[in-house]
Amino acid sequence: MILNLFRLGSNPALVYRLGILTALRALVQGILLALLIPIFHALLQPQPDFAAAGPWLTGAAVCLIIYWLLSAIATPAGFAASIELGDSLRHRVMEHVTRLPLGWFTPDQKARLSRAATVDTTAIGHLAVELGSPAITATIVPLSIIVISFFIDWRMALVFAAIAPLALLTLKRAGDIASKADEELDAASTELAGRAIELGQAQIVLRAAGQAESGSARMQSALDAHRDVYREGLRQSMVPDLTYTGTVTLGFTAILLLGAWLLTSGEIGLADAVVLLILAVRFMEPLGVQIELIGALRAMDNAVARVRSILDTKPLPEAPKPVRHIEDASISFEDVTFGYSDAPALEKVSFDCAPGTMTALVGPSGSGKTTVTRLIARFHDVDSGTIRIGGHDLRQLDSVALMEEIAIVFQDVYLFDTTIEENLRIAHPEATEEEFAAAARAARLNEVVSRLPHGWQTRVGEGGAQLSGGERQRVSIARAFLKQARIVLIDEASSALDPENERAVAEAIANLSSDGRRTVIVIAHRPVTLAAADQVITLDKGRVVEIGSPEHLRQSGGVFARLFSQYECARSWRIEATEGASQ
Ligand SMILES: Nc1ncnc2c1ncn2[C@@H]1O[C@H](COP(=O)(O)OP(=O)(O)OP(=O)(O)O)[C@@H](O)[C@H]1O
Repeated sequence: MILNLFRLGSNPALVYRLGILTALRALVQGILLALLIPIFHALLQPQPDFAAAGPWLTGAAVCLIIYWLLSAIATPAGFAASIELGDSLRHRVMEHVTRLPLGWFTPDQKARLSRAATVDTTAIGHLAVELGSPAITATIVPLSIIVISFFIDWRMALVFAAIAPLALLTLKRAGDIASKADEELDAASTELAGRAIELGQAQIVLRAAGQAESGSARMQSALDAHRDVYREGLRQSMVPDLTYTGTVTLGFTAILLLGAWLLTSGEIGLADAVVLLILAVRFMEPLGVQIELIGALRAMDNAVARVRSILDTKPLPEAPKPVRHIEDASISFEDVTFGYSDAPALEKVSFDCAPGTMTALVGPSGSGKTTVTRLIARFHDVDSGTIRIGGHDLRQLDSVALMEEIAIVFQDVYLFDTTIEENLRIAHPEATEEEFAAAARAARLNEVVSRLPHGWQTRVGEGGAQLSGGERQRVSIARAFLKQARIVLIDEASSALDPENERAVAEAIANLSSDGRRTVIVIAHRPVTLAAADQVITLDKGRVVEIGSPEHLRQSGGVFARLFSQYECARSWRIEATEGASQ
């Protein structure tokens, strides 16, 4: 466990320092116990010999002072180590994930990251100190007692020495069970957390469908599973816990019986018997603590493993001499094949996008449109084939230079819970007022802002909740304008927007490519966006099935023509519905 903590590599000097301080403190405790032998020998006689006890008592007093001093150093050092350990780990995790490919950030990984950065790192910092110190003491003190007891009676030392490995064996078994139970409880807790979030998010849908109870039923079954896992963990831990306590109690009884026999048979005197009694109590006390510590230590070990699994994830490989300057924003796919798992999401996909043009991606759900855009932003590396930007293999480009060239306008636009202005400026903090205003105009965001009571200073709420979907997209498009990236990847909102937002978003997307400075790839769902594209690529089951101008493909009567008329149909229904509602 301690080794795992070391392998985590987070400030090992701190852990060392605290470990050494704690070990020294435990050794001083051992010496104090050893001093009891001469002290009791001198004092526990019909005529106590204070002169003989004097130096030993002085030695014990010095030990007590050293013990106190070590505690005075170790306690604040422990607090500092706990905070520093958690904090440095948290920073390492956060720094590390900024180098991971964007494809790593799936909902599961985000949940893991959130847990690692909050609960796990704090628990590691806290537990390493809170549990590490007693664990070291609980190991060193019994070991010193075995050594000390040799000086009183070797048979007693043997009994002490026999108890320790037996206790450790049962302790290990208890630890293994605790570890497994903790893992299972962790999985059940994650499931429960997921169900709780789902229950909150799906309330409107469930109630509208009169299915509120079915949502509660899913939650209830997660609660039941959690309770069962917890109960099972406790049940399984009962046997090794009881075996451990039984071993320790039997050991204590054996020591008492042997001590009584040694005393009555005259093998040891009263002083040695009293010392042995004290040693026996001190021997059993930390062993009793171990069983309580082991579960928590194993839980910490699991937290360490979770944090390590994030830190061990490798960033995508960087070229030894990465290309930092990209001449033009052309994009080309050459025989690209890629799969998230065994089944390919894209197969032998080839196309070219000239700089300054707009390419619309269309195709049925699951055909691979989003995957194309993710691969351009190097969320993942291709399995085979090559993607080129400005003629350079994507893998040869410097990752920072690549991200500077790319703006992403996906459907799930994330806005920070701050003002609209700050949400926009994040794309280019040094932008001038003119650039800022031009970006807002081009994205038709200025119209949104002029209607808001606090204008640019309006707070958008958590995740942008105060804005409508279309308004959020306009903020996101304005970011793309402001960033002055030469490649813009857009996943047009597939959900229905009100006519005003729909027009504004379509116009903002058209504006992106109209000045010929940006290469735009848009996953298009609206006829107006499709009509504005220079070329359309139709995908089906991960393969390119059509490439051409929108006009040409409409006339050719293929997949695109079918999808186009579906989109038009859906749009006219929406307009009719809106007009009907407003009459
Ligand atoms: N993160 C992922 N992990 C595993 N498989 C994935 C992942 N993302 C997409 N896929 C799979 O890859 C294939 C292509 O998905 P992709 O999202 O690119 O399609 P799409 O055309 O954008 O679909 P939609 O229009 O529904 O968004 C699908 O079979 C999908 O299930």
